[in-house]
Amino acid sequence: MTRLAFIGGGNMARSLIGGLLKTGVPTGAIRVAEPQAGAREALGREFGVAAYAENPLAVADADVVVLAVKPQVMPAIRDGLRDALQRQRPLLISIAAGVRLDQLERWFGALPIVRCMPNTPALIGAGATGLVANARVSPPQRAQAQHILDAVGLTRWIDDERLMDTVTALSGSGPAYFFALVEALEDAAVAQGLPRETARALAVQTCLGAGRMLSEGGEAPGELRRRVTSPNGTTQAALESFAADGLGRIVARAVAAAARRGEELAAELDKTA
Ligand SMILES: NC(=O)C1=CN([C@@H]2O[C@H](COP(=O)(O)OP(=O)(O)OC[C@H]3O[C@@H](n4cnc5c(N)ncnc54)[C@H](O)[C@@H]3O)[C@@H](O)[C@H]2O)C=CC1
Ligand SMILES: O=C(O)[C@@H]1CCC=N1
Repeated sequence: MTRLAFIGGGNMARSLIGGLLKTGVPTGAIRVAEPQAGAREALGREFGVAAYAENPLAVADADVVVLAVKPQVMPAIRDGLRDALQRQRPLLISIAAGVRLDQLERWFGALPIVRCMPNTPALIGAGATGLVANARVSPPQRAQAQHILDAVGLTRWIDDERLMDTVTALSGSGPAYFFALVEALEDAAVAQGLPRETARALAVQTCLGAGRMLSEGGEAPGELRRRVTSPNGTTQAALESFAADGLGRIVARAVAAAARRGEELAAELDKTA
């Protein structure tokens, strides 16, 4: 049994823990370090996992340690964790946006480290994760990291670490883009007079249906789009409006802003290191 420790028991740790438990990982295999008493209590109540106030207590005996704190919290945890990690020498997995492998090595010492970027749909087993490993990660540890993230969705190894900020901007933040689009669709339909409950139900089911066609049908997004778009019909009118407003440019700028923010997060941490 692989023993897992999570440092930080917030949104993402909960998504990963929930997904892992659904795949049959026993509750006894997971420990979480979380400073907030209310959050610790909720972790025990909802997932049945052991939660500790002190980070080193969660790390004792762990084969894999997942750093699931905000990037800005890294400076606060590194001194307290370094010795415990060096004693235990687990596989270290970081999910923090922006934080680079060389920074993690500098803070926590020479360890096998996988930097990855999952997303919140991991909670329902529909996550998407990009991973990159440092040179100390052995082939079995690489498989171990992939196994953990495979348990909560799709995984892809990324060869060039610089592209992890792109992965973050695409699939890490991506669920929020689709949620925002559903919110906007719902509001637009309500503005035209549809009851909100009906608007939300139709928008959500449309998102689900489109997502399932994309993932299950094997057809390219462009082909699926063309099949909805009758010549001179309603969809064409909407897509022409999107194009006139520069949808492609709007999305490209947003993804660039997210990737840039990832780089900035790392640079801000370099200043505090
Ligand atoms: N939310 C998302 O969709 C995604 C987030 N991430 C990354 O995951 C990481 C965590 O993000 P969230 O779960 O959204 O944040 P969160 O704020 O929900 O969770 C972080 C947890 O860390 C705890 N914490 C604070 N100080 C601590 C300390 N000194 N020691 C141990 N735990 C401490 C907090 O109490 C909190 O429960 C971030 O680095 C983020 O970049 C990655 C992929 C997706
Ligand atoms: O917004 C963030 O910084 C994190 C990383 C990806 C999703 N949430």
